[in-house]
Amino acid sequence: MSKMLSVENLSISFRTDEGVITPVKGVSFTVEKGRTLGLVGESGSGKSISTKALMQLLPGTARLGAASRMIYTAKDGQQISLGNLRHGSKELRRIRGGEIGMIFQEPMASFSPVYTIGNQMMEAIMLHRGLKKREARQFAIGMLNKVGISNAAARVDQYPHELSGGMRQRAMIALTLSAGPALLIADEPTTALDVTIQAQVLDLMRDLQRELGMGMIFITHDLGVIAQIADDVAVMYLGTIVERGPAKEVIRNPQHPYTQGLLDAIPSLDHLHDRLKPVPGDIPSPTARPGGCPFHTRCTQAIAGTCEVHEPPETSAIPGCAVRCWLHTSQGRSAA
Ligand SMILES: Nc1ncnc2c1ncn2[C@@H]1O[C@H](COP(=O)(O)OP(=O)(O)OP(=O)(O)O)[C@@H](O)[C@H]1O
Repeated sequence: MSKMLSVENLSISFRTDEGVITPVKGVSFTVEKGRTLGLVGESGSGKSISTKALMQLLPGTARLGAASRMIYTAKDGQQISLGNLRHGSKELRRIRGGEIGMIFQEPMASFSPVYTIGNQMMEAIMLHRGLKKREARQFAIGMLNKVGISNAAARVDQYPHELSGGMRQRAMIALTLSAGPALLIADEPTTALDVTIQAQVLDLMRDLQRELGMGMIFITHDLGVIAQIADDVAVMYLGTIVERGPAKEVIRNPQHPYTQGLLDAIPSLDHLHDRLKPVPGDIPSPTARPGGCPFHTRCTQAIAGTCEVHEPPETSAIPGCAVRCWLHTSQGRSAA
């Protein structure tokens, strides 16, 4: 396996009226070529801003910590430090779309309402694939076909608002893939869709990712979705990765009480009518980040005198997996 993205020690702070907050603190993860990393956690855990940082899409009030490193290996093998790219530079424009594509929950965030779908796709195709207008149009139609849009030759001349929600999401996937990215970031792309369409779009994304050999970061709050689409998973809580490893292993044998809570929140097929058991309590605000382990305020297994005082180190008991929890250290076990 070859590493296409390596994020090390990423911290993100914002200047706000209440002072400086740091909603992402020391996050590290890698994405392998041809594999999908699922980034999972409740709303506010810092999933979106961690990936927006890669594309320099954070607002001007944001600052990256001095030790943050985001190294991307481009298609030609060149290693690019994403944090050093200048705003408005030619290189950043090339990276956005042509190397790293992004799909959002709301397709209208990517589409302009005033141009046809075809025009927008053709622009990306001409810029990133160097095709002429006529070829670009054919390519766009082929891409719409690929994502399962029927009658693509007519749809290509429609405006985004003329498509249904599920169709628009497929068209956005086609638009993003038109630029030929090697790495795709999908930020809750199916959350706004109804359940049947959600499953179809997930299947489509998994098939396209495999067929095109792309790396993918898939952001979701739902571990059930991770089980369907991800090879690897990183579980985020209040700006920190609390557990990571191969998705199958983490789901089969979760080590962190937060991951266990997220898994308990998924209704099993045999018990679809049971009440969901969400992780009790609310995620604290980054302005009031608890000391020690950030999860200790909601953890039913917290060790008094340890978890609220000291931040746990990352340890690994299962090959390829890592967890940040005092329960998995000899020090924590003897204090329990
Ligand atoms: N522009 C901003 N200014 C100040 N703080 C911000 C800004 N954007 C995000 N944050 C802070 O970062 C936290 C994490 O935001 P982020 O959007 O990454 O969460 P998330 O895990 O993706 O949640 P969701 O699933 O709701 O998108 C927010 O709760 C907020 O405190």
